[in-house]
Amino acid sequence: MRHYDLVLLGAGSGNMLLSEEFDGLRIAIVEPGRFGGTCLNRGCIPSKMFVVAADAAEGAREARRLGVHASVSHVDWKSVRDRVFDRIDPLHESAMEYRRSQGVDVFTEAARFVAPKVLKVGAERITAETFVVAVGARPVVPDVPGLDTVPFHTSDTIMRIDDLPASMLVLGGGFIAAEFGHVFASFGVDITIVQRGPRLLMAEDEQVSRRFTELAAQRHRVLLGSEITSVGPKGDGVAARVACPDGEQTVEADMLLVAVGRRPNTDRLRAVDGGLELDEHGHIVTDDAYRTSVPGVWALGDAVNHFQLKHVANAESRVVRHNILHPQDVRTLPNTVAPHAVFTHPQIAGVGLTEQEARRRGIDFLVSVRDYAQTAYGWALEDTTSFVKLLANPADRMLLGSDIIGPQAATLIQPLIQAMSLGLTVDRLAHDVMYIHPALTEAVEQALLEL
Ligand SMILES: Cc1cc2nc3c(=O)[nH]c(=O)nc-3n(C[C@H](O)[C@H](O)[C@H](O)COP(=O)(O)OP(=O)(O)OC[C@H]3O[C@@H](n4cnc5c(N)ncnc54)[C@H](O)[C@@H]3O)c2cc1C
Ligand SMILES: NC(=O)c1ccc[n+]([C@@H]2O[C@H](COP(=O)([O-])OP(=O)(O)OC[C@H]3O[C@@H](n4cnc5c(N)ncnc54)[C@H](O)[C@@H]3O)[C@@H](O)[C@H]2O)c1
Repeated sequence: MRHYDLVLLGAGSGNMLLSEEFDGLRIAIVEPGRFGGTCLNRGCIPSKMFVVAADAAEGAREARRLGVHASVSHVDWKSVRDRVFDRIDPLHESAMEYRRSQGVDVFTEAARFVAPKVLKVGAERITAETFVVAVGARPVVPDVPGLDTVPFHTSDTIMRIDDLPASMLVLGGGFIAAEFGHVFASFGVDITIVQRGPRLLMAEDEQVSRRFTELAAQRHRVLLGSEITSVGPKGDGVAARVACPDGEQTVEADMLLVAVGRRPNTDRLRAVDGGLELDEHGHIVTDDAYRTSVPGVWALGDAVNHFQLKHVANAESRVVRHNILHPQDVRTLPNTVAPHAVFTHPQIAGVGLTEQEARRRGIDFLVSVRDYAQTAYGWALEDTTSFVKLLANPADRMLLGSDIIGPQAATLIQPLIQAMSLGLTVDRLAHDVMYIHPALTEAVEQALLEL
């Protein structure tokens, strides 16, 4: 049995935890997949590299409303794909070698707990003073009759396909459906989205989700309130029976993408055998300092939080690093200001409470909505569909939340995140700061002035 000072399970956000302050300790990393985890290899980074290419294609097509008549003659999928992965793929090997060169033991088989603070990795047993569990999550494969009889993709594989299909059926209407729907539609693929809920992106503010659903329905075939009841092979592709509100129909497509959420890898880790308490979704239960139910075992990232976002995992990794190094000065991370963005078309971003959450919780709020079209840059864009929505507490004038749908939403929201995190009132943010004229930030300024 090998014994370590520190064992990291998962080399996604877990690998980011190490710093020179740990030098001299006996450290091991267990990573059965690729260093960099989901975000680098099959998540945020490659998907956004595809989104940028998709935005370029869509931008060319949309330029005609400005009087610029461009067209997209051809998308060279293989060259887009290879540009993305030629950059990403070498990083795993170099990151692993870097850790080994620092004296860290790297295990490349999956770990599972056999007892509290005792791991089995391949044939080896490992113990440690301190464990950090950062094993992430994986795509959910729903129990759809016939799914095992057809080739289907998840976000793990869809970015590496060899050729663009003529048509794609997307099961699910969340982040991944919205982003990959945009990517593949921009590259000329005919998209059908089957979404169980009444709108796409149901977790967004309802006004945003409605607007996005209307816009998506102009680009894709969108079947709402619908479920695939069975699926089978049809030629090289699939034929799905879909139960829609107005009856059953068959949808045929060359390719099927399943995007109905992600579940934590804590089952495969046998986290329960390690004494770790899990919630009903399989996430590890921690306190705000990221301590688990077993002393000396910390946990972070998608295996722990329900946000399932990289910047949240990064922030948690920083807190856990600090807490391991400074047990007398433990920090916490209250996740009340965890922003998100959906890199679809148009972009969407949100932080804090939505109007519906505020109502549900009985929280008083002021609300303002400002269309991009009311700003000079919105005119320049000939924009008619984008807006900034703010919620503020009428008593202390602090922001409660913000939602943006439109170009640059993920960037425009940042000053509002800053204000919420640093405790600035909407009045200070509106009056004590200059907004560059005529940038799109004027939509944010105007929404603030309205509160
Ligand atoms: C298509 C897609 C796009 C995304 N885009 C964004 C985005 O734009 N912005 C954003 O903020 N987030 C995005 N995310 C989410 C983001 O990727 C995750 O929140 C983030 O990667 C979580 O980091 P993690 O370290 O918790 O898990 P991971 O990065 O998944 O790392 C976990 C690691 O643990 C390893 N592991 C699994 N089981 C074991 C085991 N038993 N023993 C040891 N190791 C194990 C895995 O191989 C993996 O490498 C996206 C996700 C997807 C799927
Ligand atoms: N930009 C980003 O930050 C980004 C991008 C991609 C993914 N992610 C992360 O990855 C996670 C997973 O993304 P996702 O899109 O798979 O999940 P999601 O939770 O965002 O959406 C899942 C969707 O599938 C629908 N659904 C579930 N079961 C269904 C069924 N049987 N039939 C039809 N519809 C069904 C749900 O109603 C929901 O709309 C996200 O929650 C997010 O945390 C983040």
